[in-house]
Amino acid sequence: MKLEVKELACGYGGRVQGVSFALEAGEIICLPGPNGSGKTTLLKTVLGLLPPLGGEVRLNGKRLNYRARRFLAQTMGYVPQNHIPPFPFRVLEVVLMGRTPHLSALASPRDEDLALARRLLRDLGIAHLEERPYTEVSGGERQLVLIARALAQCPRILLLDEPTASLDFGNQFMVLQNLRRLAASGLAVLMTTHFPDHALLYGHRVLLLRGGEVVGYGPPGEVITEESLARLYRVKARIVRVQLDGAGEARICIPLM
Ligand SMILES: Nc1ncnc2c1ncn2[C@@H]1O[C@H](COP(=O)(O)OP(=O)(O)OP(=O)(O)O)[C@@H](O)[C@H]1O
Repeated sequence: MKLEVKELACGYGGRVQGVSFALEAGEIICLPGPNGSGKTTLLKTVLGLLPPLGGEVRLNGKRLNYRARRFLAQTMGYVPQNHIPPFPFRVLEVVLMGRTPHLSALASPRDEDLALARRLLRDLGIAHLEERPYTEVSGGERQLVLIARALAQCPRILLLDEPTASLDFGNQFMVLQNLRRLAASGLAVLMTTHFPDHALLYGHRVLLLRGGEVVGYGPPGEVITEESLARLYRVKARIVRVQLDGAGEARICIPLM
């Protein structure tokens, strides 16, 4: 499985230009960038929710056919940044909606669909919310429900828009560890993030966007540097290496006052 984005132009008034990258099974690509740099626009265009203005998106070498909605829904999952719940569906029902592309028209979810939805709720630590109306859970809990719904699709590619933005410290780590585990079993992940540390710790590659243009693409340690953080966010930061007990070393980013 390989998703290739070539010279993509998109957005409102063509703000996003010349974006190229390739995402393969098993990889996590992190997409940091300042507010308004075009991250959500890029994800929505790759998903076919916004029309591309130029360039192309290829899956396994073939141009992606955005009219094949069922195939797309079986292949690509999406966790949006904001979701305004229209109806007070139960949390379990929202997760089961992720099974729709795998069911025939008008069919009800089967026992195995229910078992999968419940397992995902357990994996994400929100099994106790199963019966709660989706409109009456917290922002972070809703984010976890949306992740469960996207995973219920059993996609081969998962696009997430700031998946850890509303999560507490423990749940951020839990979600990122889950994504790492899923990637290790073959899922391809593209996620936007406002946390350079998350890109340093979890990304196989990083795509940096600024003002709709790619200003860096490659291994996290090469792309996320003190210089690029200063250029991108106008923040002086130090990147330090931390020795992990028996698990090599990690780099983290500390803003300087
Ligand atoms: N519906 C819209 N209509 C017109 N312009 C829009 C719309 N949505 C976003 N934009 C503009 O497109 C540009 C990119 O927005 P986008 O949401 O992709 O940024 P982002 O990098 O995801 O930002 P953030 O980090 O704040 O979520 C911004 O200048 C934004 O104002």
